[in-house]
Amino acid sequence: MLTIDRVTRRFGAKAAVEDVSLEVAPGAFVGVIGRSGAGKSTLLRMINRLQEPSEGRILFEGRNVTTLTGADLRDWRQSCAMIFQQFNLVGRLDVMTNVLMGRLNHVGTARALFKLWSIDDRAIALSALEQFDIATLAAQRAESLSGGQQQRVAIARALVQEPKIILADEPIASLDPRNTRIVMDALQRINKHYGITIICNLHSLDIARTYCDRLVGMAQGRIVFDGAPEALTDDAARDLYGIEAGDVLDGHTPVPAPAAQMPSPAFA
Ligand SMILES: Nc1ncnc2c1ncn2[C@@H]1O[C@H](COP(=O)(O)OP(=O)(O)OP(=O)(O)O)[C@@H](O)[C@H]1O
Repeated sequence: MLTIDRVTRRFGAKAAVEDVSLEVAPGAFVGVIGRSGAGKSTLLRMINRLQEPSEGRILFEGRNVTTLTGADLRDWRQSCAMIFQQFNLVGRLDVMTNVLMGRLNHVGTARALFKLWSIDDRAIALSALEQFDIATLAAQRAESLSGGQQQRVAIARALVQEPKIILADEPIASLDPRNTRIVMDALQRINKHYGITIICNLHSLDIARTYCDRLVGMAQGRIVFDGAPEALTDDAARDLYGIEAGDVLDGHTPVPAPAAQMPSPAFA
């Protein structure tokens, strides 16, 4: 269980996140929604300590992760992998090496520096790439891939970390509708297949409703909705998105149903 306990983050006088409390059960797929500036990224970044809370605590399985330092903090960051809007791959390195970076904590920096990846690590990385249909790209430079392919590499890298939680910060914001679906399907598959908890910031309400089993709505740093997607009425969504409601509610393109197939059990 991940517990966010009365967490506030201020930047100067302004609270980006204010007195937020949240419990996330193992295996949940939570969509954090809300208009731009609502505090979604700050909330996610505090969970893996890319931002420090000004007040409050974050606990995972009863352990306070807000006070971790050194090796303990590295271990925590390994257990909660982060996926970013801009993929954060090393563009000039090949896809395989980018995915192997997710094994860093398992193999140690010295071995990684000299590219002394074990056969097992390589097999795990290749299996992750296979799951997302990009194994044939393993030898290509990451920067030569399309946005959707790069995000799948980033998801593969997150998966080989063997995390308990994946924090995805607007993972589809720079993708076209087809790649949006491919990337969300990939996240859904690892959630269902491995039981990895996913907390995903999403601007698109349609996508959030389609893929998440729980929605957390934020406005001005506070949680203003927390429930099943079906419980979020269009009126409540209008309140949540304010002047951006037209973008997410009117004239939207319906999202196709997620792909149902499960991945091959190659990665264990
Ligand atoms: N490092 C920072 N320094 C100063 N203000 C910040 C910083 N990071 C975030 N903020 C402010 O905190 C508020 C919440 O930002 P945050 O990025 O968390 O919102 P968001 O809901 O993720 O928005 P978006 O969808 O546009 O990324 C905004 O007003 C933002 O300007």
